[in-house]
Amino acid sequence: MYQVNTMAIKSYPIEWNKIFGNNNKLIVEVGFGGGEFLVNLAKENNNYNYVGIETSLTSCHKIKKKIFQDNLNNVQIILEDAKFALREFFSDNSINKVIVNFPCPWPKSKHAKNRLFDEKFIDTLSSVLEVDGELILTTDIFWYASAVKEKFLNNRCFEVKNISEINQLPFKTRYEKKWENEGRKKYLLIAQKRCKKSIKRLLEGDFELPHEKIKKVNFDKLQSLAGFKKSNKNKTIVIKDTYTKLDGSEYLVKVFSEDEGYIQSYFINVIKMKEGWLVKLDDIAKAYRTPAVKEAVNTIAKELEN
Ligand SMILES: C[S@@+](CC[C@H](N)C(=O)[O-])C[C@H]1O[C@@H](n2cnc3c(N)ncnc32)[C@H](O)[C@@H]1O
Repeated sequence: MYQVNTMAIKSYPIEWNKIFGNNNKLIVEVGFGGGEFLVNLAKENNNYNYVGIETSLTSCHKIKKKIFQDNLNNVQIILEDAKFALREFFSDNSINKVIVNFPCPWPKSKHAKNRLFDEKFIDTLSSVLEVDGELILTTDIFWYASAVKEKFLNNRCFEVKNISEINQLPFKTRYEKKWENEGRKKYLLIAQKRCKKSIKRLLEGDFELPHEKIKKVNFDKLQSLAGFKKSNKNKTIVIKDTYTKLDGSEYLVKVFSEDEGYIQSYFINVIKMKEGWLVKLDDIAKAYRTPAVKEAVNTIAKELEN
């Protein structure tokens, strides 16, 4: 995570009141792009806390500058896929509003899997929003708003208001200006949460570094680990390569793993100890300790000991 004061994070979901140092209500913007909407909203309402989630590092750098220049202490930024971040970093019933302005509609059916609003994301919203909390979507594409509305109705946890045409947002976004220049209409969809729901999260809330102790290492297996693949319903593990320290006391295994569509890449260490070997997630690995990461450590340990 680029972002929040990580030293203050002791477990997941994050205790945002501790990060902000108050109990103000939480508003999240997903895909803030240029950051103008989030920054202006935060400037005008300092009795709310704001979290922006973006996958673009450039956008995160840009907004960080604005936050610094305006000396805002009620905004935090997360560089992450919102489908993962919203579910893993926010508790049940903790967010007052989630705002999504002009998301990419991914119109081609072969790209539909990239769309933000899928059943799982809406399920996440049904958990993390407060009861009566709102999802607010603006878009220039009517069919997209209709498709999202349908998904909220199918979820049964939301009261969905009619899609309405709007003139402009309180603070213009980059994409709003772009579509305005092309003369496009703008639509607003509001879904209000009406139930209480809890969802299963990948991160277990502990920070323990996944590790296994083994008595011996099968070096032939170690040399041929690259290309190893293991897959089951929710998890996939792929070993890309192995690297050796010259004196043979330590090995690095490069791993890609996937939990329910969330992909991470990291190293696992195999280190010679006084007695036996230690297999563990590399200290500097930024990987979240998801089930697939824990299974990768466990699998490598088992493979090498045989
Ligand atoms: C079309 S732009 C809109 C930007 C801004 N809201 C505006 O109105 O100008 C969509 C933004 O969403 C971000 N994005 C796309 N998928 C995302 C995801 N899964 N999680 C977080 N951000 C995402 C993109 O990086 C991009 O900045």
